[in-house]
Amino acid sequence: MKISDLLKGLNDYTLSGNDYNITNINYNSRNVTDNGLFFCIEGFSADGHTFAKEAVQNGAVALVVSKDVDVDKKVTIIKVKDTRKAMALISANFYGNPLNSLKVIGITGTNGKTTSTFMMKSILDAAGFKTGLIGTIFNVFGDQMEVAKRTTPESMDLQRNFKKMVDEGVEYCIMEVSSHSLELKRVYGINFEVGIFTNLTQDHLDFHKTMENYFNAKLKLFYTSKNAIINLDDDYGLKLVELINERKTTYAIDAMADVMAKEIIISDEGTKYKLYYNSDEIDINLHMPGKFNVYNSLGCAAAAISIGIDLETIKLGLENLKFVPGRSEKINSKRGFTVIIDYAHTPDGIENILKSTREYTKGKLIALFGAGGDRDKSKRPKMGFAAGKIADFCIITSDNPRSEEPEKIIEDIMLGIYETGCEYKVIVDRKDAIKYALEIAREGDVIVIAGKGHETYQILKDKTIEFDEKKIINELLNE
Ligand SMILES: CC(=O)N[C@H]1[C@@H](OP(=O)(O)OP(=O)(O)OC[C@H]2O[C@@H](n3ccc(=O)[nH]c3=O)[C@H](O)[C@@H]2O)O[C@H](CO)[C@@H](O)[C@@H]1O[C@H](C)C(=O)N[C@@H](C)C(=O)N[C@H](CCC(=O)O)C(=O)O
Ligand SMILES: Nc1ncnc2c1ncn2[C@@H]1O[C@H](COP(=O)(O)OP(=O)(O)OP(=O)(O)O)[C@@H](O)[C@H]1O
Ligand SMILES: N[C@H](CCC[C@H](N)C(=O)O)C(=O)O
Ligand SMILES: [Mg+2]
Repeated sequence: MKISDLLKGLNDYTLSGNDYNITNINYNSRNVTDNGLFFCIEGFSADGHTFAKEAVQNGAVALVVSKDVDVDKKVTIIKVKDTRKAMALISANFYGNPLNSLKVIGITGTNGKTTSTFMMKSILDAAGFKTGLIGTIFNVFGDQMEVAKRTTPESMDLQRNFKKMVDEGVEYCIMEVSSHSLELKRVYGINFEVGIFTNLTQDHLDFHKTMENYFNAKLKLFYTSKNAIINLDDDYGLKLVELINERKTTYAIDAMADVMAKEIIISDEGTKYKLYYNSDEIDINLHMPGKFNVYNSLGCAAAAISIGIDLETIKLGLENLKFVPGRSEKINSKRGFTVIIDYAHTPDGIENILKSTREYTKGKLIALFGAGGDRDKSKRPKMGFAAGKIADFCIITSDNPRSEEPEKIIEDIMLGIYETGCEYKVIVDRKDAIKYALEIAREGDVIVIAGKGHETYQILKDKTIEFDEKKIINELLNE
């Protein structure tokens, strides 16, 4: 594609050089090939401008920059203020503007995005649409799928994924929109058919610094959504509803909202409730336990209603979904206790999964978790406090320590545990910790193993090792 065609819709740029025909675009110099265009991104750990020469050596004939670079005069230079924004727009052009023929439903919030995308997909599938999915666990392109590297991909990768979906005949893409992606313009230029807000509680303050910044990042999704779906039982949902002028549909259990749930019954098998919308009502039987899953399903029901799907189909879609990998996943032991694998990795997530499990725990409730390294440090004692308040016994271990000392992360969590006076044991090695939990559990007990859910690896300082929690638990239970 000609450079002039790639730049359509882009404002505020200066151009010097030939109108080359571009065959590949990239933001990583190492992946550029002949006749390529390279985006120089000023990042957090590196500055893409320093790789301009390498990109040219690898075949780049055009560079998108925000500052001057010293390269061969034959290279076309497109200078912009913000190379991340430019990358989003140029990528859409390069992949043939796939969103002209694909509708996108974006889901944001601290917790519940992955779960909600699965629920939303199931409803749209039940309504007969061909669907695609982008999120933490995997990306689905109609009948194909791939394991995901990130919750919300870089804009260029995202546009390529949209193109794949269009090629597969997908009509609706349901995607998780992380706060990082909103802040780093990975979703810049996308007009969402529907935006769903699940909730906002503490996470990612390493990146956003304050809850206000975190909220403002999330808010961006709703300025570009045709329909905004808002949880009115969440404090930030109440703020959001005041700020948004687009079409809104609200949902809640406690507050008065457009879509509501009443008569909620939670068991270890799932959750039953009555969904109310206008003068209609319908019984819903979710296969996933927890009040938070009632919220996730209400958000999706409200979104489905906003695009004209009827309540019977919504019920069918929600009830078709049997489970989400690594979210409230249950393993029964022959010794009469239950193990729950869950992805809770925030104070609110931990509180929710433990509260909901408490409702059906006959014996002791044992919580096993750690916290990710190189992530929000201030959430760690709060996670400890949340768990210590609810569980009968806590086992504190490692999550993905990344570049940090595992013992240091555990110390941070312990500050919260001490405050609660809950009984605990620290076992740094996660597999040993799981083994210990299975040894001490008795009939009627429930062990909640939180934080890593579907992940099949553990990121240590010097290496990433295979760590498939479900496999490990099953092996230990059969030993
Ligand atoms: C904070 C953040 O999101 N950072 C991401 C971002 O980094 P960055 O823009 O700062 O890039 P950088 O690594 O400094 O490099 C700058 C540029 O130089 C380029 N480069 C670098 C080396 C080289 O040899 N050649 C070269 O061209 C890089 O490709 C990049 O374009 O862009 C990089 C390239 O795409 C990502 O790898 C990196 O994700 C890091 C690893 C990350 O962990 N991100 C997490 C926090 C994240 O995004 N999480 C959210 C989920 C949150 C949730 O679910 O709640 C997500 O959406 O996944
Ligand atoms: N609506 C909710 N409110 C609070 N906690 C929830 C909610 N839904 C799920 N959770 C808890 O949070 C965990 C993560 O859920 P899920 O993976 O759906 O969230 P996510 O927003 O996609 O997370 P991530 O930001 O890591 O992608 C679950 O395992 C559960 O413990
Ligand atoms: N999307 C979240 C996932 C956290 C999962 C947990 N296992 C960890 O590694 O901290 C993050 O990147 O912060
Ligand atoms: Mg997710």
